[in-house]
Amino acid sequence: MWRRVSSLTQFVSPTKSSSILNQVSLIHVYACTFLYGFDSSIYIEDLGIIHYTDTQLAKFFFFHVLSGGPGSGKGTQCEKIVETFGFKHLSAGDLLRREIDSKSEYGSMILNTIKDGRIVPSEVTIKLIQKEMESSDNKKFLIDGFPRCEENRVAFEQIIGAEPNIVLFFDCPVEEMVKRVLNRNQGRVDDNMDTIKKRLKVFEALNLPVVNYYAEKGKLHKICALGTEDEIFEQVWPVFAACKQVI
Ligand SMILES: Nc1ncnc2c1ncn2[C@@H]1O[C@H](COP(=O)(O)OP(=O)(O)O)[C@@H](O)[C@H]1O
Ligand SMILES: Nc1ccn([C@@H]2O[C@H](COP(=O)(O)OP(=O)(O)O)[C@@H](O)[C@H]2O)c(=O)n1
Ligand SMILES: [Mg+2]
Repeated sequence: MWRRVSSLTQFVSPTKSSSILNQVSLIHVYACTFLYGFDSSIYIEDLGIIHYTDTQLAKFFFFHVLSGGPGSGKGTQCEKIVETFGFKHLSAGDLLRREIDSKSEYGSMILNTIKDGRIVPSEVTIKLIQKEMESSDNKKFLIDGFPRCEENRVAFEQIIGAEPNIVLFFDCPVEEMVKRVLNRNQGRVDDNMDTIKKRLKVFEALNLPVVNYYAEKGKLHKICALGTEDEIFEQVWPVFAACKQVI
């Protein structure tokens, strides 16, 4: 069934999007929300160029979020998901590290925040994620390590205008996370005992409300993150396989 949308203004804020391309991109975000929230499909008459069925629309914009403590295996499982299901992987931490390397205006603030195990202001991280989403040909996104707190979550919804379709939470014992991070060997400034202690405190204080929020919405899939990488992927695979017909 088609849902008719008489005006674009209820979907696209002019301050957020000046070009038609940007508008189209934002519409996909909103349309996605409609697809899963209220209606089965959307017809946008103002532009006269978008006319999607459910499946086409879902192909255009669909995203999952992976959350879990430091070292719980998010990045590792993302690689497997990308290989098997063809998502575009967006790691918030990688985007922030790339921003440090590019010596941008926020670089030193981001570096100090990461070294100290704190969370970078949401607008900065969301801007990086948004840029990647808008410039990607692949509209199936895996967002890894975001949102890390309620403020991240609320700001993302306000700026992007949509919620993830599915959220995976990697549940891992603290000792295992510490062991993995200290053995990670990727030369990261935050992979040391001092920072990991701070990161775990931040995680314990801020993660639960986010997880509870998605659980109440029926979007949360808890994954036991103990075991081999393949054993963990055996739990992850069915979540993605179940929605394969729309992605
Ligand atoms: N199931 C697992 N068992 C043991 N080590 C793992 C497992 N999954 C990932 N690792 C290793 O643990 C470290 C942290 O994994 P990573 O995927 O970077 O976690 P995160 O992105 O959640 O911080 C990496 O060195 C990775 O190779
Ligand atoms: N949403 C996010 C994600 C990461 N970060 C920062 O980036 C650091 C590394 O994040 P990450 O996702 O790469 O870390 P792992 O969980 O992969 O170990 C975090 O400890 C935060 O300092 C953030 O501020 N906000
Ligand atoms: Mg990671």
